[in-house]
Amino acid sequence: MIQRVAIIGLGTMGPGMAARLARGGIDVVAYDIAPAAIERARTMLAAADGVLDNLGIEAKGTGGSVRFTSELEEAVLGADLIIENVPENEEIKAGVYRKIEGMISADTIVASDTSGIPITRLQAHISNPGRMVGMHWSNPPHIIPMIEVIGGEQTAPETVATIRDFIRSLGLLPVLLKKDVPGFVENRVLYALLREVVDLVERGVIEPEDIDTCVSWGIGYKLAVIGPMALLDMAGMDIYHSVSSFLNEDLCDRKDVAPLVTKQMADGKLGIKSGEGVYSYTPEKIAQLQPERAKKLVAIRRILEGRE
Ligand SMILES: NC(=O)C1=CN([C@@H]2O[C@H](COP(=O)(O)OP(=O)(O)OC[C@H]3O[C@@H](n4cnc5c(N)ncnc54)[C@H](O)[C@@H]3O)[C@@H](O)[C@H]2O)C=CC1
Ligand SMILES: Cc1ncc(C(=O)O)c(C(=O)O)c1O
Repeated sequence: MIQRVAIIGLGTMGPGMAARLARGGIDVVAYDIAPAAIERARTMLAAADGVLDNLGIEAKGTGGSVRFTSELEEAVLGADLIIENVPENEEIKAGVYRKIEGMISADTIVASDTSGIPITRLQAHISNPGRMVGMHWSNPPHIIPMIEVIGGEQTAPETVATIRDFIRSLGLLPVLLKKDVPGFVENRVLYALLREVVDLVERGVIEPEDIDTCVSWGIGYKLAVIGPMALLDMAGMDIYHSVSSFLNEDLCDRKDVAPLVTKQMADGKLGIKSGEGVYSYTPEKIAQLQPERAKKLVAIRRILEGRE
């Protein structure tokens, strides 16, 4: 049984995960290498807790807890599950696995929240690779209920089953992958869409604001209710066959990163985190945007779950 979880890395994803796990009755110990990240995480945890209240997710049993620490060993000691949540860089992740190796027992499950580095590659950096599994949350992790579960070539089937059951026990939705493909499934689908929208903007077909309206109020809104495979049935296989027979060859299939994105990176325009990306963000706008988005996601989720 998983009762104690260590989260390593408290950037964008860690605090929301900690809040959701604690709400599920789990005792979380949260660690980051950067003291500033730990301080920021305290505020983010409080905000995520408020959102969970709005979602109506009650604490399970006597409720769990979140404790912060700046000592890695204190975080992982006695943990039943470790969730590695450090930047998307194989070397940084491998460094964490090497460090914790001597601090944990051979059967402690080590999960990675990687966005898409194959688990088969990551588990090459850990002894007893059978205990390593992909546990890919979606951002914001305290609101999005779906979590992908990915076994690598050497992951023991019991490890995958334990994580799937653990996710279910929290009232969340595990989605099991049958193969360990780069990007897993959620990001393969998302990145196919992002490649196309960036290309359309780059080719001058449409303005960013207009493509956001088109996708959010067209396919985005619809897909929240009707999944893509069910949508094929709704549209009709004959329609899909006709359209894809002339459209597929015209869709963007570039293998490199689009110049628009490379230039934004070179100019330091990273999005909300740097104040400018596709759009511009003042601190006031950011302070308004985040709770506003959380409120809308909560309202939509409650409706989709049939609770409103
Ligand atoms: N940002 C997103 O939308 C999503 C990200 N992910 C994945 O989750 C992981 C974390 O992503 P973010 O939270 O966005 O990253 P982030 O860059 O916001 O945060 C990473 C945190 O890890 C800390 N860190 C760096 N090296 C460390 C080490 N050796 N030990 C402990 N802490 C260390 C940093 O100080 C930072 O606070 C990545 O693998 C990412 O691909 C998964 C789902 C969504
Ligand atoms: C742009 C982007 N990239 C990766 C992820 C992820 O799931 O890892 C997300 C996300 O929203 O979760 C994302 O938006």
